[in-house]
Amino acid sequence: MQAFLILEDGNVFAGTSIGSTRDVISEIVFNTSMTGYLEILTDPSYAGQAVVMTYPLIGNYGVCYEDMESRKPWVDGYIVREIARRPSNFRSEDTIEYFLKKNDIPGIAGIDTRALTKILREKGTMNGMITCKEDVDIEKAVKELKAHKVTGVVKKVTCKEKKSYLAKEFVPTSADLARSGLKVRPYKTGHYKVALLDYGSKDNIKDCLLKRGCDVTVYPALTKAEEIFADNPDGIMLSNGPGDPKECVEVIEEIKKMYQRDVPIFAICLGHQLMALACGGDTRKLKYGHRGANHPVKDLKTGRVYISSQNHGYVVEDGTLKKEVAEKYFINANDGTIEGYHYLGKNVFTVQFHPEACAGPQDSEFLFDEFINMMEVQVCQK
Ligand SMILES: NC(=O)CC[C@H](N)C(=O)O
Repeated sequence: MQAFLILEDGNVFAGTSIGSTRDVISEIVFNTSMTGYLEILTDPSYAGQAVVMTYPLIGNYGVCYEDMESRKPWVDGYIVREIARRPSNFRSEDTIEYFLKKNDIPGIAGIDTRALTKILREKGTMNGMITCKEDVDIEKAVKELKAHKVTGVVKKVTCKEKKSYLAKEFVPTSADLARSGLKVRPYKTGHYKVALLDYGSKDNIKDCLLKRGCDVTVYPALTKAEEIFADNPDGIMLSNGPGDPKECVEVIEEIKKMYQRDVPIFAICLGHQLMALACGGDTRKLKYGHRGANHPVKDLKTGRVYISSQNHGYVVEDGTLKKEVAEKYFINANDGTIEGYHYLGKNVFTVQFHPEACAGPQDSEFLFDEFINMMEVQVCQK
């Protein structure tokens, strides 16, 4: 069946429908990862967005369910050049096309994703509609697209109840073993208790802590700081998540209270942006975001560059956090934007990129060890 992608600027791409045939309006973003399509589809940070994959062939190693980064796919839509009809991989359980259909996600294949990405790079991220209808009134659709706004996505993706996971019960999947193998740290199991705030957390954040011997309790995004402190955690993790950070007003208020206490905090992506907002900083939207698995980030203390996995449309605006509050930890080596902060006089550090990878390189997974060292020092000082 034919499908169309109509962009806010009036451009129309014709292709073939994959997945659900229902209409969808969404923000259109592109991801340059060459692999890891299932991790991308199931990353809750994509809620409210339809993803264009720039790599031309998607689905060639099938769907390996243990690679999912959350319980279901969250993208609004999926846009590819070519979808592999017959995957080849001993771990594969389904095709991507079947996975999209089963989860009611509309998609479009067979379009020139290079031309589409060029438009998004030149004009910036914009809204689009995926539809199978041939008789759509383009002018009317463009008006609707211009008015569309992504809202309320953190509330949509966060867990409904708190849930605890014990390090001693952690069973690595074959993917975990392939990823980390012998690198799993020999920490005493259950040594530290970490509170993980789920703003749309990828599973590998929890797993990176569990496999390092931390017990992890995952809390819904709107949990009050007092409730978390009542459980007496040794450290707090603020997760990644979808949408505009400035929309998370109630969450920011709770983070302010967490920051006041002496508990070590490590924050990733949305968590990093929310911590900056809680401490008086500001965020802004990037023209077309950073989404891919090879973004270079530079550690400003050592000068060392790590290749990181990224997925964000917003950044903390340089110079908005006071010098006495936070010091830049990482910057993006491509465009110089902020990629991390150390908060001065606090056991708090945050990163804009994804040290948990999945998909992408594990260069920066050591940051979880840095967080554990912080908890170790804090516990020894008590
Ligand atoms: N992966 C994330 O946490 C993304 C953070 C935020 N929603 C952004 O797009 O910038």
